[in-house]
Parts: sequence; structure tokens; C-alpha cells
Amino acid sequence: MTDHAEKYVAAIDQGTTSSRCIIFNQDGAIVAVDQREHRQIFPKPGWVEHDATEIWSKVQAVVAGAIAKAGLRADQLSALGITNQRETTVLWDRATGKPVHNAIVWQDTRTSALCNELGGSDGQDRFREQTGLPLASYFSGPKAAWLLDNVPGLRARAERGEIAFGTIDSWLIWNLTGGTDGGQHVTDVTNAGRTMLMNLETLQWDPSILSAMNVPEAVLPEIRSSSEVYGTAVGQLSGVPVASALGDQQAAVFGQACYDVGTAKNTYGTGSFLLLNTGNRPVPSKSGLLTTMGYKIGTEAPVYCLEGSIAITGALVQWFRDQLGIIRSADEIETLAASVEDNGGAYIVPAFSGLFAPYWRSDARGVVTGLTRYVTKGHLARAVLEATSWQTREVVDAMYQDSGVQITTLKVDGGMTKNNLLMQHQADVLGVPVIRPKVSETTCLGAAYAAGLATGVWNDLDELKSHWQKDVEWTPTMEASVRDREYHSWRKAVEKSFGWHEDDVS
Ligand SMILES: Nc1ncnc2c1ncn2[C@@H]1O[C@H](COP(=O)(O)OP(=O)(O)O)[C@@H](O)[C@H]1O
Ligand SMILES: O=P(O)(O)OC[C@H](O)CO
Repeated sequence: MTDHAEKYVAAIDQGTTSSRCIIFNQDGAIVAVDQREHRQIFPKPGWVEHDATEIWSKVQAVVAGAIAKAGLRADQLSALGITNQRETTVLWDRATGKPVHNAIVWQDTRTSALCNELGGSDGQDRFREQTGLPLASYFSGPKAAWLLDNVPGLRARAERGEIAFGTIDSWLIWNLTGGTDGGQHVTDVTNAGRTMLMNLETLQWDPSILSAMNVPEAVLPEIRSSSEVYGTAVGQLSGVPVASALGDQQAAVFGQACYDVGTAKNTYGTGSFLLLNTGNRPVPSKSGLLTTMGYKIGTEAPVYCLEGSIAITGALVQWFRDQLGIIRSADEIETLAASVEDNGGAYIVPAFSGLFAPYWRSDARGVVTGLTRYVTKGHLARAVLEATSWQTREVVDAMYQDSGVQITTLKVDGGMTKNNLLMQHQADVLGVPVIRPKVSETTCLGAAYAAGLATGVWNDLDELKSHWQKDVEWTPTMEASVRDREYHSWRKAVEKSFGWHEDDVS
């Protein structure tokens, strides 16, 4: 029986492939989980869309599912937190509540040419000082500009104030708090910071960038902190305060209790995202990382991070399974990889839509290199997994160059961390221990923590930190000479991926 005297917090994690709702108790332990996938829409090569209406109905379904599994009523929830896939862009009609087009997903590359044009003689660095980001198709601002220019009549309607822009957090909060009937049009600093339209110092929309990208201010939500009550839910969650919003990678920072400067986490999902807490000042990157928001609790000073975003890690395992059919389930890759001693000399660079950090090369495409007749599917399985750990090593090196912080342990989470062979290889190539916590659903946990802090379920960060418990630790065993030799080979493989997609060579 559930103890109904306890306080509960629900979190919605609206991710790239699925939405889930998790209910946590006051110890930060999971009480119930529900999850549903949504359609991936690929209208053209390089284009990726989601139906925002479908996402909203899947979110409502998982909320209902989690409440039912927990055996709770909505009025027993102290707060609701939101975390979400970042950068994915929705524009909707304020009067009807309907999206004007499918959402353009973060992985979508349709704005590459627009980004090249916007960069002009400054190239990728044009808005880096204000936003911490290189000009790349990854971010929301150019996606919004593309929609305003390509959906007939939309720009005029947007200028008249009839259209709302949002990342997925805004779309969900607006719907949760009433939609056309008084829904709150807000976002938080971590999500706003991924639009390329927010100034990292002022935490407000930057007028010079809005004008350069031709995005009217009338479409934009209000930027708020990551932990405060934005409004009260209506419908099935009637009366529950909607009290946090964080991009999913920042939520994982929060859920992993990376509250001290110099602490870092890496989340291994479709892609991987390594964030290092750099404290209350943004640290500029010269090594291909993003300077990004970590979190902002109410009126407290904001916390910034350096981020290494890797577009394809778990998605390479999916490709190996679905496109090549070499394995039937993601779990099988570990058995296959363990059937051989090493990669047999093979390396796979999964530059399927160019390479993100630390290269930001939209002209790169995937390569398999080092092939000889000796190479078997077991070696390729190893190469698939090693692509994740080597890409992470490159990001960790860039972190050191930019911040001087040498990571001494890496906290990890996400779907790929159940793969022991991969996590051991990760510890080996970094030369530091890799640690997974007992609650590995750190994304939802972070959103729940931020919502619970805003509503008095938890008092402070020290209390949250005390919940964190180690589950597994992998310690490095690889000899340094082997590591250095293999890293050299990996970097040669990466160079071979450059310059393939000639339209994108700027
Ligand atoms: N045992 C495994 N070994 C390696 N990769 C795995 C394994 N199980 C799942 N994955 C990968 O993890 C990813 C799913 O992780 P998840 O954290 O749910 O991702 P997301 O939140 O991005 O959808 C998939 O890309 C899948 O290929
Ligand atoms: O939904 P995920 O876990 O694939 O995360 C996507 C990232 O937020 C993209 O920036």
C-alpha cells in the first residue's frame, strides 16, 4: 500500500523518442513510471519532425498511467516538473491552440544553408559571444525563422501577435495550464538558452539577434527561472502547481546532484551530452564546446555549464540493429562485442548528420575504416560501442582545454549505461572511474527536485545531494600506451569523415 501521508512529486520527461512520467517520493525514490513513444517523421533526407499534438496527447496518457500505477489521486501530488528534448521548435496559433506545422526536431539539418548565410564573414562565431553557441542547424532560432518564411502567411500573423513560439517545455506548460483558456506562455533559462536568441548575461531575448534572424519578439515566451511556480494545472492534474522546467540534459545535471563547480555528468541516450558545472559565470569555449545554462533556482544566481553535445551514440546501436540487422535487440550488442578481444582494427565514426562537439562539421558523414578480411561482426560491434567512448574522450579533453578542470570521476546515466563493456571501455579511455547512481532516471529526478524545491517538498541542495547513492563504479584498467595508440587511430578515423557532404563545406 502506498503511504498517502507522504509527499509526492511528478515529473514529465518529453524526450526525442518517447515521453515518460515518473512519480517520486520524498526520498527521491521512484514510485511509478509510465512511458509512450511517438512518431518520428522524416519528410526528406536530414529532416526530422514530430507532431506536437501527438506529443501532447502522449504526455497526457503517461501522466494518467503513472498516477494510476502509483495508486494516487492528482490532489496528492505536491508539484509537477517538466523536462524535455531541447531545441525542438513548435509554433502554434494562440486562438485555436493548434500547431501551424510539425515541430522541427533538434536533429533536423534543413537550416544548415540558412546558418551559413547568417554567419557571413564571422561564420559559426557570429552569435557565440552573446549566446555561447556556434551557429548550427541544431538550435531553435533558425528553425523558427525557417517556419516563419516557409509556412504561407505565417510571418504576418506572427507580427500581429497571433502566433506563439515554444520549445517543448513551453508547449507543454501552455497546454497544462489551460491552453487557449489562459495557458501560461513561459520557458526557463535552460531551454531559452538553446534557442540562440537568449543573451547569456541578461537572461533575456537579445534584440540584436532577433533582428538578425528576423524573429518577431511577439512570438516569444517569457523567460523564467528553472524552479518556480509558473501556474496551476487544469484537467486531470487540476490544482497541481507546475513548478519546474529544465532542458533534459540540464535536468540530469540537477538529478545527478552536480551542484559543485567542477562536477560533471554524461547522459548516454540517442546522443550523449556531457555537462560540467562551471559556477555562476559563463566560461567561453575555444575548443568546440557550448557555453550553456546549468539551472537557475528562483531568484538565486544562475549556474552555467560547459557542454559537449554528441549527436549520435545510442542511435548508432539502433542503426546497427535496425538498418544492418546484425543484432535483434540493443542488449545483444554487448554479447556480440564480448565475443572478441578488441575492435580488430576497425573504427566507426557516426557522423550521420555531420559531427557536433568538438568539431561542428556539417560536411562530415559516417565512415567505417580500418577494414581487413580479419574483421568480423564482433569487431564491428566493438567499434560501434567504442565510438561512444572515444567521442566522449574528445569532449572531456576539450573541457580540460577550456576550463582547466580535469574530471576525476564521471557520473553517468541514460539507456546505454546498462552496457558494462561500454562503461568499462569508457573508464579505460578516460583513465578515471565512471559511476552510475542508484536512481539512473536522473532527468525526471532533476525536474522533480526543481519542482519540489519551489513548493517546499525539499529544503535545499544539501538535502537533495544526500539522496544521491552510488550503484556501480567502473575503474580504468587499460594500459596508457594502448589507450594512446587507439586514440590516435580514432582521431585518424574522424579526419576521414570530414568534407564528404560537399554542399556543406563552407
Ligand atoms: N544494452 C545496450 N547497449 C548499448 N546501447 C543501448 C543498450 N540499451 C539501449 N541502448 C541505447 O540507448 C538508447 C536509449 O536510451 P534512452 O536513455 O532511453 O535514450 P533517449 O532518452 O535519448 O530516448 C538507444 O539509442 C539504444 O540504442
Ligand atoms: O531526448 P534526448 O534524451 O535524445 O535529448 C535530446 C537533447 O536534449 C538534444 O539537445
